Amino acid sequence: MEKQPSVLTSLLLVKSRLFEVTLNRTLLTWKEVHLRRKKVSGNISNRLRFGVHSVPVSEIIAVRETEVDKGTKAEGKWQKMTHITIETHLCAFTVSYVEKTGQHRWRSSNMTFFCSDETVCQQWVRTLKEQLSLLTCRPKHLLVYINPYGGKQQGKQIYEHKVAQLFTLASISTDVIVTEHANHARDHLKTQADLRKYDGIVCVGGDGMFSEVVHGLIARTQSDSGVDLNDSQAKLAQCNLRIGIIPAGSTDCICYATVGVNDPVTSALHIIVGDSQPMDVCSVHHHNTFLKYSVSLLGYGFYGDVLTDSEKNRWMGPARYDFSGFKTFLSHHYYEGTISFLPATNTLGSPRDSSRCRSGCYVCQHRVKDISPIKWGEGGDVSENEFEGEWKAIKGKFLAINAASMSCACPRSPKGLSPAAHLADGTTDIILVRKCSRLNFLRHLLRHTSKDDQFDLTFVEVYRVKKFKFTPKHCDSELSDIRDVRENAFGQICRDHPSCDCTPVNSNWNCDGEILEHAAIEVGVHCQLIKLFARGIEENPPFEEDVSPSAV
Ligand SMILES: CCCCCCCCCCCCC/C=C/[C@@H](O)[C@H](COP(=O)(O)O)NC(=O)CCCCCCCCCCCCCCC
Ligand SMILES: Nc1ncnc2c1ncn2[C@@H]1O[C@H](COP(=O)(O)OP(=O)(O)O)[C@@H](O)[C@H]1O
Ligand SMILES: [Ca+2]
Repeated sequence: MEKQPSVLTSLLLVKSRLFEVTLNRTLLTWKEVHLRRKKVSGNISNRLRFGVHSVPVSEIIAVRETEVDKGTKAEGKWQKMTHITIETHLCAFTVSYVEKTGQHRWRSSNMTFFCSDETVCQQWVRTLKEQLSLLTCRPKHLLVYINPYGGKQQGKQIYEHKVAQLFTLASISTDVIVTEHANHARDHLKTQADLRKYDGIVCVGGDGMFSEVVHGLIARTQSDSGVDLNDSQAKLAQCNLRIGIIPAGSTDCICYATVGVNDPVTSALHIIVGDSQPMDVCSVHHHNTFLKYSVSLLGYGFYGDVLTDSEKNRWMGPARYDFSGFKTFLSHHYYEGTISFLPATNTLGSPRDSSRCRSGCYVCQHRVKDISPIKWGEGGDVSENEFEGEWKAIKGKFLAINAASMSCACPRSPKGLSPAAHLADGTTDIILVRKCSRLNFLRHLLRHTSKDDQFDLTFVEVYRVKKFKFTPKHCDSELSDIRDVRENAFGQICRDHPSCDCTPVNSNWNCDGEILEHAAIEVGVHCQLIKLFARGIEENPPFEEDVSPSAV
């Protein structure tokens, strides 16, 4: 690699040891220098170099001058090391930078450099600050929404104790809103927030809170651009403000799948360095009425039933999903319907690939062009569309129908529902789990937690698609008739009646952790509609290659 010309080079003390410190356009490097016993001080050719550390300028958080008490050990050490006997008044500056500590986790580290000359010290601080000011991708003003009731109800504490001081250190100003009710953040973004003031939005909470922010931001962007949300064929306007997620929820799958870990400090640092990760968004319509957007999982059957049941047990916190997961597994309901979809043809990836969507993903960068205007396949079976390709339809009895627009990796399943799905390729993976025995379904579930392929089972199919629609066997009008009969017979709806063994005919869609009110839906993927303060999962974090904190 070509060596970059240095902007600054000085001999400075770090922890009472002498270092040659160099700054070029991209890297800050400090190399330990051991002086030979009898030598001419300051002569570079007489030095032996040992440990070398480097930090990309893009991962420096802040730089500041540091007070040094007169007559410190460092001063004496400086004189001893350099054999400079003139009176020295050490001054110092501290660089805060990102340290990668393994498993995708980032921490803020400080390094203090001592100089014998005040002008040198000031020159370093000034030059580093100038370099940082050139990084225009970094946010300066953020709008922060905190859900105080998400996950283990720690959102406020997590923000105050782990994140706020990092934003202050990085000179980021914030307007913080602690939400007072569900949809507070969504509605504030939709109609009230003065978005021109901000370089990004931060949500502190889980996937549900992120979903609120996504809905508010997309709605606002479309209303500013005059796009009708109810028009399922409309091309949506891209949202320019990036969204940061400080994980404080129950599943945290969006954070986990875009950063590699659900850790508040790591996420705060990705926001500070101004990372950007585009993401696909699915729009969900019922006939020509807009219902919701989804960025992670649209799940009917198993995951819909888990969510419906878990809402009653919110007090359990994240454990509610395991409890309801167990109950739903035992209930073993299947649902009938037809899923029609438009397979993704011009894409580079497939859901059975062994490669994964990682930072700088080639598949996402060479994605199929956007799909608008969306045209829905007519009828239940196969129909032709000369521009888009051929719609396929599959009718059957399903334990689960899942559409994963990204891997949906989370701490419960580190490889996710669709391990080879991509964050920003304009497609979603439909996973069909047909009616099978409890034991087989358990085998499929267990494979989410092991290395075994969860799709390599006769009752599981997976398709990468650009759009799809689902038609339940029993439509809504039919259901209201059934409901009337049951209400008359039992005085309440059957599915809420524990002693009644009638099984519900339809499930609910779990849309990123929200229950949809319709079973019949049409879904289209909008390629790279939003952007996150993230960079995708890094393939080989430097720590795992043993060169961090950038020890070269
Ligand atoms: C037997 C072990 C099976 C482990 C299977 C784990 C698969 C987990 C895949 C999770 C995909 C998550 C997709 C993300 C969804 C979130 O948007 C959404 C909202 O999140 P939020 O509350 O943070 O706002 N989260 C969810 O809908 C939660 C889904 C979690 C489902 C967990 C299911 C656990 C199943 C346990 C079955 C136990 C069977 C035991 C039989 C003896
Ligand atoms: N102040 C509030 N009071 C009650 N609910 C809220 C509040 N703020 C946000 N919510 C809602 O709480 C739900 C769950 O939030 P989330 O942060 O995703 O936590 P979890 O991961 O535990 O589900 C979201 O649907 C969101 O709309
Ligand atoms: Ca995708």
